[in-house]
Amino acid sequence: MTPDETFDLIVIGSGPGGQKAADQATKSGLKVAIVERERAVGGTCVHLGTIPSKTLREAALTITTLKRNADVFDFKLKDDMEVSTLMKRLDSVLQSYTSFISSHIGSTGGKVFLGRASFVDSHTVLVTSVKGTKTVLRGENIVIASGSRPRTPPEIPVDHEHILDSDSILSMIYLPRSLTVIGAGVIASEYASIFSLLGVEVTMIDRTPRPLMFMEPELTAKFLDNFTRNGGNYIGNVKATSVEWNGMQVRTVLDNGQELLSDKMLVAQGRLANVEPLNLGAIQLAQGRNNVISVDENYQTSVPNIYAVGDVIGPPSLASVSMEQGRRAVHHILGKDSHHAIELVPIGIYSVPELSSVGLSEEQAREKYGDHIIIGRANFEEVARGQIAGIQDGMLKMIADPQGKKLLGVHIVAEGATDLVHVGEMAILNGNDIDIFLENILNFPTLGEAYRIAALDIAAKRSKRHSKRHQPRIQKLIDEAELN
Ligand SMILES: Cc1cc2nc3c(=O)[nH]c(=O)nc-3n(C[C@H](O)[C@H](O)[C@H](O)COP(=O)(O)OP(=O)(O)OC[C@H]3O[C@@H](n4cnc5c(N)ncnc54)[C@H](O)[C@@H]3O)c2cc1C
Ligand SMILES: NC(=O)c1ccc[n+]([C@@H]2O[C@H](COP(=O)([O-])OP(=O)(O)OC[C@H]3O[C@@H](n4cnc5c(N)ncnc54)[C@H](O)[C@@H]3O)[C@@H](O)[C@H]2O)c1
Repeated sequence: MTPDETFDLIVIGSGPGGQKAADQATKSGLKVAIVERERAVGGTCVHLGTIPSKTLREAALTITTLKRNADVFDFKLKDDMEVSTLMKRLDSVLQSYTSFISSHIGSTGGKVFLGRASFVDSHTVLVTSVKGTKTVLRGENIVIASGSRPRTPPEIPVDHEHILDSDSILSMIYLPRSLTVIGAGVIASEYASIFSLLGVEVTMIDRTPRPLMFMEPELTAKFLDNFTRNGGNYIGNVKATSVEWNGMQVRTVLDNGQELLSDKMLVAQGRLANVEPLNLGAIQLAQGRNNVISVDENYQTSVPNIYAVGDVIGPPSLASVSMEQGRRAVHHILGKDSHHAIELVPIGIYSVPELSSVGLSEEQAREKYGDHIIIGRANFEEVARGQIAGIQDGMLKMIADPQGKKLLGVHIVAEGATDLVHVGEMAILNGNDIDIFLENILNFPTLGEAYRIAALDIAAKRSKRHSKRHQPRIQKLIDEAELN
């Protein structure tokens, strides 16, 4: 096939992975084409995932603050609340985000082709627009960043009207009175807690005993307490045996015989890589479990001039990680060293309250360092800023090695956790001792003070364990904390 245009790099998909790959390449002087099958650039992150869900979350939190201060504001939520009213800010957020991305791509010299990409051979991509127009592009190198979509289990008849997935949940016109959420992973827990905060009667079910199984149990226990306090209900260790819209409600039968009736259902049982339309058979690209594209540490596929990044290569399936993978793939194409492997990936879950983790979990730390690791905790009731902000049940858990020195992991549950975790991330990356939080000044009042309190807890435990007094300044802090 004769190409219509030739590029140094073709990027398939304009989500976080594709954008950053294109950005890095144009900055380095490459001629870049970006192919996107939707009407606008941005990907799942902007249109169906991160940005919309966080916008609804922000609205839910604002409403909660107003409700809590109802005597001041004389506030009551409307009975037939339209979801679009709650999402009012979304249009403007999306518009400014999308136009920023488009103008950025344009200003850096990238050329956007709207249409579906499929491989003809390892250097040739056919782009088919919605109207059927075909354009043939040739690329020296190609980055696949085609993302993922919700997995629809065959036994659940997702109709996007009553039984919805994360792509369609925000197209509901009215807030339902009740919602069954199938799955208790990241998407499920975020939406379940947001909707229950908005007054929807939410039941979340999963085959696992607790939600968010990969997070610290202490964090998820606090998440569950909060969810239940807001009226949510969690049923663990179950599977749905049948789901149907009975004309009035969604009827779910569980394998323990329980029957659930709700106005709507959200199905969030994982995601699948977007690979089918790419015609990968034409280039014999190696694929792994669940069809994800297999790559090496440089994001290079089994075909040397083709790279893949983001959700299409499988977990952790995060916007944050996809962006970094996009940059690194292009670095490799350019023959630049990426300096070091991605060592640490923070996890931020925007449920209510937020959960965030970085580094080793308690279980992983015990496996690696034995049972004598030292754990420090700070409850946000002890933190002045936590009290001021009315943060209930917040906690920061810090894990140190058996000497009580090396910081191994930080786990936080509280509003603001997803930002706060970065302090711990930097300390771990720099190989800092936990004493760094004791020997330096932190702003007051801030939630960051929780680091100091947890570090103090570790310092006190290690001084007991080693029956040894610390250097005077730290010992004074420990003694003062114990007196309190
Ligand atoms: C509800 C929800 C909330 C989330 N919240 C967060 C969060 O808070 N933080 C976080 O880090 N991550 C979050 N994520 C995950 C995050 O959205 C993804 O990890 C990220 O979008 C993946 O980026 P990507 O570039 O790999 O793919 P995507 O963003 O999925 O973009 C892929 C793009 O490729 C296009 N495409 C696919 N096939 C073709 C083709 N053949 N031709 C042309 N174009 C094609 C698609 O239309 C799409 O625009 C969330 C996801 C969801 C669903
Ligand atoms: N804040 C964030 O970073 C964020 C937010 C949303 C999504 N994401 C990304 O999107 C990806 C997908 O999220 P997700 O929530 O769809 O997937 P997930 O893998 O996090 O959760 C899927 C859940 O479904 C459950 N499940 C699967 N089959 C089941 C069955 N038959 N019966 C009952 N339960 C069943 C699993 O036990 C699991 O708890 C995640 O990997 C995540 O990285 C990230």
